Amino acid sequence: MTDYAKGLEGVIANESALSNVEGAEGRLSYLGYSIEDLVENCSYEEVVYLLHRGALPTRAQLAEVEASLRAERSLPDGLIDFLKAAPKDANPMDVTRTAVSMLGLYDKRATIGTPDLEKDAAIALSICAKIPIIVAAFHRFRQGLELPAIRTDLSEAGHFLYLITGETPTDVATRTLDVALTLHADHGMNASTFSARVTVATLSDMYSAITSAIGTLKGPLHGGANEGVIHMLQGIGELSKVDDWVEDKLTRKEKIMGIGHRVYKVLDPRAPHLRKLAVQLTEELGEPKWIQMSERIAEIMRERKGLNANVDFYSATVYYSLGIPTDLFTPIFAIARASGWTAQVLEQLRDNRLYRPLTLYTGEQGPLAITPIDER
Ligand SMILES: CC(=O)SCCNC(=O)CCNC(=O)[C@H](O)C(C)(C)COP(=O)(O)OP(=O)(O)OC[C@H]1O[C@@H](n2cnc3c(N)ncnc32)[C@H](O)[C@@H]1OP(=O)(O)O
Ligand SMILES: O=C([O-])CC(=O)C(=O)O
Repeated sequence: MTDYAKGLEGVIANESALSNVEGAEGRLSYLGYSIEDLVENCSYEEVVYLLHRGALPTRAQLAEVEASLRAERSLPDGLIDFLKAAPKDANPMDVTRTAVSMLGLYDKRATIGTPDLEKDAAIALSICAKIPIIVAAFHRFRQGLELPAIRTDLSEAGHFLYLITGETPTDVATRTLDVALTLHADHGMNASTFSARVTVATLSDMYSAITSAIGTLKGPLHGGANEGVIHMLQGIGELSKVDDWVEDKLTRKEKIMGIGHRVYKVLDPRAPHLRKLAVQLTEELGEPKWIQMSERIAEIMRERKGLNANVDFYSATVYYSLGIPTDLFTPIFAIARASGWTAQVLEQLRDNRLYRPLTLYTGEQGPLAITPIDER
């Protein structure tokens, strides 16, 4: 049998100057800036600018990008109607995917086959600003509540927390979510980014690309794992049950959510930042058991399988500690990754080529004779 890369493992499909995922070393940087330095020194809005424009903003440029994002905090009436009418028990990722697709219906700039980078950059920023509004609006409407009045004095992180709760968030909560958004912003040729690039490479449009990406992020092997982690911790219930639970999973050859990574062969460099936040927040909440259970699971998986925690492992506990409902965890990933997806789509359009890999055909060689339908 001809060799091939199942799941495209190890295959380089394009060039990118955006994020550098160094799997052997466990390092991640955006445009050459380490995520450590970025979370320490920059806001998520600065990271959005960095990914979209290729350099850190000056104060004036930051003010401009913040104003542009805040000016886009509205949704077309038809989309609001959809969000009100959507089934209350719908998965928020399904709603978000459908809503982003609908956004394209209302944007006359989104045309087929005519990339225009300035226009696409404006659409990119608008999508980043509108996804949080979509997620928050659906969350409010499904509870029979109205969306609180849009504010322009809050950051992206702060405004999202305000919209879902109706209350101005604390500085700690805002800063925590801001760090999480930065850590999730971009990550090389992950599955959802690849989807986005494949879609736009046909010269489809930005909304179609981001719709593809959201559908791809949803799966539990990718962004959906953060929700899987909290369900897992709640299902196990207490520290004393962790060892038996993990043993049982391994015996049945089932995956442990939040563990393992295609590229990182050591600890995912985003995990320690989220772990630190999770430790602080669970202590403040008086619920240290979640982090204690997580630590034990991570320890067993390292020892038994040589596998490490990924970004989804601790983000789940961070969001839980902020009081965010579990089914909004993956939409928050989408909110953050929208910056990377859109930047990668713009990069794809700057040097486009259709993606069209081959498949190793394993079917009948034929040609088979067609048996008349009544004789089959
Ligand atoms: C943001 C993100 O997308 S980060 C990833 C989020 N996803 C998860 O956390 C889900 C759990 N993890 C996984 O399913 C995988 O580790 C993935 C999907 C992330 C990477 O998958 P791949 O690179 O395709 O590795 P693959 O699934 O082939 O696993 C390789 C081996 O490690 C094992 N393995 C990998 N991850 C896990 C896990 N989480 N739990 C148990 N075993 C695991 C597999 O069973 C397999 O073992 P085997 O060789 O004995 O059969
Ligand atoms: O890179 C990957 O395969 C998955 C991942 O960690 C991410 O998208 O953040």
